[in-house]
Amino acid sequence: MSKLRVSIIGSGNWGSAIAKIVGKNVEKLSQFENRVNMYVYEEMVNGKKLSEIINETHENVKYLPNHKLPTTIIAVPDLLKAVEDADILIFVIPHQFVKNVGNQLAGKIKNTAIALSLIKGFDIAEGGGIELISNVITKHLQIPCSVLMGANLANEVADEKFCETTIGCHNPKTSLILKELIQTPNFRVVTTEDVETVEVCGALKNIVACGAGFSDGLDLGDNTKAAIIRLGLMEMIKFVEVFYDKNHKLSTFFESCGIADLVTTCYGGRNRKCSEAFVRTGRNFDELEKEMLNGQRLQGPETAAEVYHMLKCKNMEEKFPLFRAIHRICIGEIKPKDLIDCIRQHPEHM
Ligand SMILES: NC(=O)c1ccc[n+]([C@@H]2O[C@H](COP(=O)([O-])OP(=O)(O)OC[C@H]3O[C@@H](n4cnc5c(N)ncnc54)[C@H](O)[C@@H]3O)[C@@H](O)[C@H]2O)c1
Ligand SMILES: O=P(O)(O)OC[C@H](O)CO
Repeated sequence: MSKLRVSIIGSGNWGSAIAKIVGKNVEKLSQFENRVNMYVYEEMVNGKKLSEIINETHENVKYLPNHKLPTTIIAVPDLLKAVEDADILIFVIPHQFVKNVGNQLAGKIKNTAIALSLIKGFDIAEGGGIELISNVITKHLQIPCSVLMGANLANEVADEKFCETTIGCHNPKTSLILKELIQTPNFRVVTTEDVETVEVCGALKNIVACGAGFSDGLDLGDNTKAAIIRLGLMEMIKFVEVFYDKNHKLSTFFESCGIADLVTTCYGGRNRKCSEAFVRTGRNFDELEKEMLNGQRLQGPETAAEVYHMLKCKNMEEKFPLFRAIHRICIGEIKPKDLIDCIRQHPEHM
């Protein structure tokens, strides 16, 4: 049987951390080719192309400094070359860029290939509303797309600290291949067929992380932050119940993609950090993202806006007061200090 060729599309903080894992696993596992192309959105770093730096030093000095990538990982700045003959495509770019990448790849991928999305966020659907990123990938590439979401701060994963993750996949055979490719002794994979719930959790938790950051910026303490996390979880569950798979499993929210990701993101994530700074400095998210993240991207405020507009169109905003308040704070419509008044009469308390 011929070996499976893996390509990684994306080389940011998470893209590089997952490349470290995948690059090491393909060295050991005979079913995969011993070379993994990693698409790098080209940029100059200290006067040199980032892709060249990665290939010479085996380090992504901008997005994952101080970690050596295995020599099986090859940085490729040409998207189409990066995915040539790929059997497994791992998508790990910020959600803002998915449609553009999908358009470039349409018609260029083997019809037997499979995709795995590590992207946390939604896309805007034609005619308004939101669309799952996995659907966008499937629509453009005409191949099935599984998802991987979990409590996975990239720097900690790259440090090989123990954590878990969740793969959502409809096909048990594919699930096994993906698990083999991704799992390590310190990165433990649980698989489930409840795919939509896994993906929606990954997107919505970024909104809640903004709420946690606002709470930190207001010095509201641990109890309030815990209440925001809990109400966030309840709104996530309701969101899936109302808009997605009626056969979803409540137990999926207790996997790494659910409660665990909420906890880690509300304590250690970039959305939390920038949202705290938003309150303390009074500056807007665009400025804070540029200043604090060195090219990394925030998902929370944009996802909050997309979800809010969808809820408003469906006349459902009152059922999701936390999501609504977070969006309104992000765009400056209400003050951060109004957050608590917005959730005091939460449907969960009625
Ligand atoms: N960083 C984490 O800890 C983490 C963990 C789990 C999941 N995620 C998710 O992974 C996804 C990717 O995040 P990340 O942390 O790897 O990225 P990042 O925020 O670290 O980096 C931004 C990336 O976007 C690239 N980029 C900039 N402009 C682009 C364009 N026009 N087209 C394509 N790419 C462009 C940059 O080169 C860079 O690689 C996100 O959905 C994020 O939510 C991140
Ligand atoms: O840094 P954040 O807020 O984008 O969160 C990172 C990961 O999604 C945590 O699992």
